[in-house]
Amino acid sequence: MAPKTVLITGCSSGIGLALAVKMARDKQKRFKVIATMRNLGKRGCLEAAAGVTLNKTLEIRQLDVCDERSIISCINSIPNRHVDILINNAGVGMIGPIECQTIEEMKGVMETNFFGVVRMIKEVLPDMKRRRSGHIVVISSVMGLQGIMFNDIYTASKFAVEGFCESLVIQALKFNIFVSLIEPGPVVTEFETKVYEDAENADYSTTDPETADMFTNLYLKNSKAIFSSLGQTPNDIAEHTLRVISATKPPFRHQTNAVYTPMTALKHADPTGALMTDTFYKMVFKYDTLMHISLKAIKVIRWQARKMRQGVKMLGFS
Ligand SMILES: NC(=O)C1=CN([C@@H]2O[C@H](COP(=O)(O)OP(=O)(O)OC[C@H]3O[C@@H](n4cnc5c(N)ncnc54)[C@H](OP(=O)(O)O)[C@@H]3O)[C@@H](O)[C@H]2O)C=CC1
Ligand SMILES: CC1=C(/C=C/C(C)=C/C=C/C(C)=C/C=O)C(C)(C)CCC1
Repeated sequence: MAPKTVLITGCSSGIGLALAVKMARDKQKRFKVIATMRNLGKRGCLEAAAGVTLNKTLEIRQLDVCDERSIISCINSIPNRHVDILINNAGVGMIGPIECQTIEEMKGVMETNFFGVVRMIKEVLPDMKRRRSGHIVVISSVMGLQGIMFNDIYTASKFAVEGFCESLVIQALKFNIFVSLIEPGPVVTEFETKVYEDAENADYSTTDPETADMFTNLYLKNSKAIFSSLGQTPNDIAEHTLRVISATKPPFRHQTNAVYTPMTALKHADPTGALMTDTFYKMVFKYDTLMHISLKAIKVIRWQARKMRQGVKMLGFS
């Protein structure tokens, strides 16, 4: 069978980079990967990770999801504009009190995370419909299902993506086009570094001292602990995504971190929202210390499990 053409956005780092390389290295050579990034000056890491697959099963092209012309020119450069699988991965984070964020900055997040996805899908959908085949994958987030404090705009952008795809999926199915949302919890990538860097440079004088203190001493502290104990790797997300792509009947939604599933189920268990708000309120303001102890315990258990797996590998049992 001819390899499927896969176009991935945002491949200069993190999940996009890991996914592009994993697919390009597929043992059965099922994919031809068009790994795109907005700034080709950042191609070094991807080139190094791609190794021998570079310019064989993996090609690097310029594409900015906020620039329609760059999208059109990239798609037009593909023979017959034939994209079998589109993976919308490019995205940016934003954390902090909304009083400290400008409307322009908020629009920037929506431009990339929501309209970026819309622009990409608008460009490939007519060709996929004509061919009556295709798969559109979106790297959404658990925050596409559940809001997390101080992530108001980022959460809104991922909710927008989820609503858009939930509406599109039925029409697309009639054309034999699958739509899949991948919903990771925290993943250790530059995403985390960038949001913390922005948080460090932000001006908190535009909010009240209580909110500023809540953000820095409650949210940031907990968020860092959560990333270091529950955070997945870009490779974990690439593996999950590959499983979704390889399925005969790909799921519409796929969460990558089972720890977050109960958290996203709270609102469905109680449509008034009381169960969800009470649980989060208590987790943040009442059981903060307990949560910290549990996170530390999880970190130790995961570290021990990793060591054991390494030991088993070294002894040649796997
Ligand atoms: N890390 C996490 O905890 C989680 C991340 N996600 C989602 O995963 C996706 C990938 O993020 P992740 O790998 O973690 O983060 P990274 O910051 O490592 O990667 C983000 C990628 O998106 C690119 N990008 C940003 N803006 C644009 C644009 N306008 N056009 C094209 N590319 C752009 C970045 O390029 P450049 O280098 O030029 O900035 C970079 O390649 C995002 O959609 C994010 O929302 C979901 C759940 C959790
Ligand atoms: C679960 C939880 C928290 C934080 C979760 C975080 C930080 C999740 C990050 C997810 C990411 C980064 C998704 C990206 O798309 C709080 C509010 C600290 C306390 C209450 C419970």
